[in-house]
Amino acid sequence: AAYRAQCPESEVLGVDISPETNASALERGWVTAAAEPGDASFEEFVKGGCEIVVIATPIAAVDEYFERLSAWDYRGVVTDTASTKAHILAAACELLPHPHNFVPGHPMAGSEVNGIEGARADLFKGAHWILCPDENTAAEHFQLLHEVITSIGARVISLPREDHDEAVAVVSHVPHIIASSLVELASRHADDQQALFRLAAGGFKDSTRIAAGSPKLWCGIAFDNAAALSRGLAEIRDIVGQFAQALEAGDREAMTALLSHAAEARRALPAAWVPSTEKLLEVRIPMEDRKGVVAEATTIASQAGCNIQSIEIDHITEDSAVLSLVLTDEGDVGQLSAQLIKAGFSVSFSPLSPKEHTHVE
Ligand SMILES: NC(=O)C1=CN([C@@H]2O[C@H](COP(=O)(O)OP(=O)(O)OC[C@H]3O[C@@H](n4cnc5c(N)ncnc54)[C@H](O)[C@@H]3O)[C@@H](O)[C@H]2O)C=CC1
Ligand SMILES: O=C(O)C(=O)Cc1ccc(O)cc1
Repeated sequence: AAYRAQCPESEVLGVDISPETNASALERGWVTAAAEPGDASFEEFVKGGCEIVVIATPIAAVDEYFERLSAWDYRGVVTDTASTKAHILAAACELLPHPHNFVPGHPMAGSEVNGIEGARADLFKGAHWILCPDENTAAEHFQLLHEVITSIGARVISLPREDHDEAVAVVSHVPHIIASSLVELASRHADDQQALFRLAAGGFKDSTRIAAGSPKLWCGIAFDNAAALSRGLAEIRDIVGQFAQALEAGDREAMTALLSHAAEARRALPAAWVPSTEKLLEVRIPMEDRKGVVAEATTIASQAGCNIQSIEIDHITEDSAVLSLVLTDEGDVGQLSAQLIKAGFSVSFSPLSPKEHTHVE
């Protein structure tokens, strides 16, 4: 939906096991054609110059699609939206004939509403979208995905694939279990549920919206990320224990310190990720004699909090190229520069005005 809204000329084939979902997507103009997995039109589309395959099914269905792509010797870019990466990475290595063409992805946006009814063309505006390139990821593949993701209003964050599951356990999977626990607590205390829940203020609603999500999906996510989720739950038990301890000990200072620490961290979260000026900065990084420049450089930029607006690859000669990253004015450019130099890159920075950066075909 988001991509078709931005690129109405694009051709998108939607593949779903549900004929109702396919019909609905077609009717809304969110796909230009639709197929069920066994339909011949799926194979024809993939073999007929399809540039990107996005696997956005429940994780249990992923292997089946890797097997199909393998049987069809698909050589384009493959990405996914799965909430966990351990299984999908193993499956990609085992099942795809060209596993380096798989660039794991994960939009950090979604809805508690299941199925196509939860889809919205503006869902990804202002959201972060994780990509996990590695040293085998072709710069051109990353560039293409970056272009598509930024075109729908999301911001790409590069994250080493081995760090993904631990990171999302902390910011997504533990919070989901806690949201469900909050609702469970309230439910247990409600003789007449409606009466108690009517008392719930905005705070309760803000922190529990995600608990309405699909139990099937979230049970899958929990078990796919069992080790990191268990560690996160042990840690949160400890944190809740500290609050309880402060209360039992009558220690107002400890309670205030715990609350202050969280309040400061929460207030520091920007409401929206908007650059404060229109100034752009171009970073040019030579790519010779080195694999994985795009993964390394974009990961360093993400760690420094920098936002890459666009990526270009300038082919200087047949075997030398320069990676050009255009950054908005966010993040710590000093840290970015220091880290790139520490990693052995010879980088050059130059300011750009937005006008200069207007893309010319
Ligand atoms: N719900 C959310 O907010 C987010 C979900 N994700 C991830 O995205 C993926 C999809 O999740 P949702 O869109 O929420 O699920 P969903 O349940 O809303 O949609 C999944 C769709 O896949 C279809 N489907 C199921 N099995 C299939 C198969 N074998 N072949 C083709 N289609 C099949 C279903 O009919 C349905 O239309 C999951 O891996 C999930 O972890 C990622 C970020 C956010
Ligand atoms: O609904 C929301 O706000 C979410 O946070 C949705 C979500 C669900 C699963 C993910 O892996 C990522 C995001």
